[in-house]
Amino acid sequence: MSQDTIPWSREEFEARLRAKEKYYHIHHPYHVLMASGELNREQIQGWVANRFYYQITIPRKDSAIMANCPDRETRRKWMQRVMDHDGYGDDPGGIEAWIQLGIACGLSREDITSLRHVLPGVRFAVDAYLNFARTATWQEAACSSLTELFAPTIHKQRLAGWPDLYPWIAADGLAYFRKRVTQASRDVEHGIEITLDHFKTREQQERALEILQFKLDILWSMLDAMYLAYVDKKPPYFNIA
Ligand SMILES: O=C(O)c1cc(C(=O)O)c2c(n1)C(=O)C(=O)c1cc(C(=O)O)[nH]c1-2
Repeated sequence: MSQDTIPWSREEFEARLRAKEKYYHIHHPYHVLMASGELNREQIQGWVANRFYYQITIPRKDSAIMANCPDRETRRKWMQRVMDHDGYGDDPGGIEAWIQLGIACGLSREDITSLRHVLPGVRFAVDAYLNFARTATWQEAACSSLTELFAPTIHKQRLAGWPDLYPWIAADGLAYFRKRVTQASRDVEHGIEITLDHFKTREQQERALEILQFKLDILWSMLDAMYLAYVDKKPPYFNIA
């Protein structure tokens, strides 16, 4: 066997997945501005309104994964993700918490839920995630959720920074981020287990890295669209009279 066809050990494979952090959207210029307090009110509102489209797509994406998964034990665990976002019983869930974040930033519920601020580039990127989950195998789709490996850090960064950087945002609006720190860590334990168990050959392991990169591309492209619209002030058709 030549060197590049020998499968990586479980540890090496996991380390290579984790090394993808270097492409996480925490490093995108839009996010860097956000984390240093340099976004204005309209730019924060634009981000929250656009990200709402991601938030409402996540439980559809997770339901698509379950629809493709014949393994009951996996579905029993995966179901929690849908409930986290849609809510269950007395818990209004993450989508409602995101709306509360938007309201805390000065948007109305209707501004957010109408999707009128969602940029085409953000819509296309998010739709690509949903379409991937619908058509890929459930293990590949599970692997694509692994950007969540890097999410607790980004949520904690906002929780630590926003109260001082953006004092005009009501503090109770940040509840979504607080909840996600533990939810994302739990999700990722399951996602990584599926990935390490399923992608065994070197070719499959390399495929897993490509899938993770595809998901990183989605998150990065969403912020590219927002940067062009809200920082460069060149939203679609800006130059058309
Ligand atoms: O705010 C963020 O930066 C961020 C990133 C990600 C991610 O890395 O995909 C998720 C979330 N938040 C999030 O809140 C969330 O519920 C979530 C679910 C998933 C997924 O792929 O299943 N990613 C993310």
